Amino acid sequence: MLEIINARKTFLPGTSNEHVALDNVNLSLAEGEFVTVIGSNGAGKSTLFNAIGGSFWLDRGKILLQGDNITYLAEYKRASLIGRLFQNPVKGTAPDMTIEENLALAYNRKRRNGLRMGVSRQDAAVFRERLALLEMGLENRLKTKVGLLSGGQRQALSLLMATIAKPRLLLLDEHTAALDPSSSEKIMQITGDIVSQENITTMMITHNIQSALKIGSRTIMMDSGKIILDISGQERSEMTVASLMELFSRQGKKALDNDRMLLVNNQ
Ligand SMILES: Nc1ncnc2c1ncn2[C@@H]1O[C@H](COP(=O)(O)OP(=O)(O)OP(=O)(O)O)[C@@H](O)[C@H]1O
Repeated sequence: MLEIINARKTFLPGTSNEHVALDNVNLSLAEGEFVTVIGSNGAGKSTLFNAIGGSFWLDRGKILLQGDNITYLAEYKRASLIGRLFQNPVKGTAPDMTIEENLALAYNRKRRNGLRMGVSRQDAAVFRERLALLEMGLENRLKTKVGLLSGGQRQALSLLMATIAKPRLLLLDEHTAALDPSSSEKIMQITGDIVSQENITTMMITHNIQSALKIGSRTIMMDSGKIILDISGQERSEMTVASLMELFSRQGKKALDNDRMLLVNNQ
């Protein structure tokens, strides 16, 4: 359903700071697949997401989403096909609008009456039902301004907004990294629940190797703009953090130079 073919992206070409951030990347995802993405700092993980999300165009290569060639589709048009979450919970929500207004914006994105004002009773009932699944009491706070919510609550709401009008693809870019450990665990659990209930094809960047191997069905590892490891099935279920790190140093011919990743695994 997602096909990335020979994708290449060079930043600052022709300068002394020229950097190949995506180096002939090929990736094929099946419908409903949940892929975790790991790799050291500067490996090209966010660049891959930015390429899929349309923050820039590739120098070379193609991106197909459910058979549609989106390689040169404008970013705002891709936004209605691709749900995206970032590390900062503030990014996905409008603080001066209420919970129900935020959800209405996301819910109506795909409908013809896109920017209709106000929230119908019918929609509010849907929102209440979805919010209840988060088990954060937000279903009773539809009129609360989002700016008043905690980081974890806000990220849970962002997740709901990104998935409520079922996207073709969900991109999660370290979406729990800025949260405290218990909120992070909660958001990770909600992510797994929503993704499997709605069968949403998902890619998730994480620096936590343990959760990378636990959540989802496949793990890819990037290094220097390339995918250097792609594991699923039995190979993945038998993989430990230690063996993955060893594989990384063998594949990348260097030790894992990622402080955050090491920190997470020392916990
Ligand atoms: N807009 C840009 N202009 C110039 N260089 C960039 C730009 N975006 C990314 N890069 C460079 O491309 C490389 C890959 O960056 P990217 O953000 O994709 O890494 P990452 O794997 O997401 O790393 P991290 O885990 O640290 O977030 C880095 O060397 C980065 O400095």
